[in-house]
Amino acid sequence: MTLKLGVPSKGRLMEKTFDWFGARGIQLQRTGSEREYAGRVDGIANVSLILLSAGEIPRELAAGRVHLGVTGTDLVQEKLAHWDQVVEPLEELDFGHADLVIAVPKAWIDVDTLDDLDGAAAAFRAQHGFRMRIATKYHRLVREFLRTHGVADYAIVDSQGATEGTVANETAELIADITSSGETLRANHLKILSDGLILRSQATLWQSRAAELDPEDEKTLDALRAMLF
Ligand SMILES: Nc1ncnc2c1ncn2[C@@H]1O[C@H](COP(=O)(O)OP(=O)(O)OP(=O)(O)O)[C@@H](O)[C@H]1O
Ligand SMILES: O=P(O)(O)OC[C@H]1O[C@H](OP(=O)(O)OP(=O)(O)O)[C@H](O)[C@@H]1O
Repeated sequence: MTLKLGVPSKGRLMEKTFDWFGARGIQLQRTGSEREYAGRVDGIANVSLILLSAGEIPRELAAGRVHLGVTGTDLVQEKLAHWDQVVEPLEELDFGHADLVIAVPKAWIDVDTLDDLDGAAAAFRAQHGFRMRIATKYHRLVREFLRTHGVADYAIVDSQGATEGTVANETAELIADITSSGETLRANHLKILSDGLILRSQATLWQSRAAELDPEDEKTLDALRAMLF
């Protein structure tokens, strides 16, 4: 058997993951044509590279189809109920830093906290006859966070990208999304609630608790750990 390592197939996360492993003597690379999702691993035997969407890596880890995987804390906690029972964080990689936050229009000058939002939500429903809409792809994390903080009068609207644009487009009143430099929020005239930080995320190397390891895989994992940590 080979030890399967799931890595994001494109973009910043893929490049930084390749750099991180490369700095520790393990070369990961995409092979074949620019559009082919095939890869190879040099510097250690019996490890295979599985290129996947960052958002699918949590599910593959939980199902045991990859033994190790790199993806953000946000995606693991969003996609996996009881994530700590199915995956184990091995190492935070110190890149892919992003905060998952609740942001409202800057023009809402009386809304700066979750408490203010709760009040505004009740007033909004009374005035419009429907619940205030929050655009996000982080349904689970947003619901949990708002439940914990006593905000109930809202509806989630699914948004898988360009979430900050939904307010101007009038498909949502506020958003929950990740922010890094804050530029996208600023450009879309949104402000973060002062107590609206849901989660601090970064790219992390995870081990599946579900994937089976034969004795040879155990040896490969020991060799890998010795090189990485
Ligand atoms: N601007 C950013 N700065 C830092 N990290 C980010 C940024 N945007 C996204 N991330 C992180 O990168 C990871 C992947 O994000 P996202 O799901 O948006 O990627 P994607 O390229 O759209 O992936 P997919 O292939 O699943 O569509 C997440 O863990 C996220 O927190
Ligand atoms: O705070 P900033 O530095 O502006 O970064 C935050 C933005 O980066 C991500 O979007 P991405 O570019 O991955 O596109 P997406 O909207 O398709 O997810 C994220 O969804 C935010 O929109």
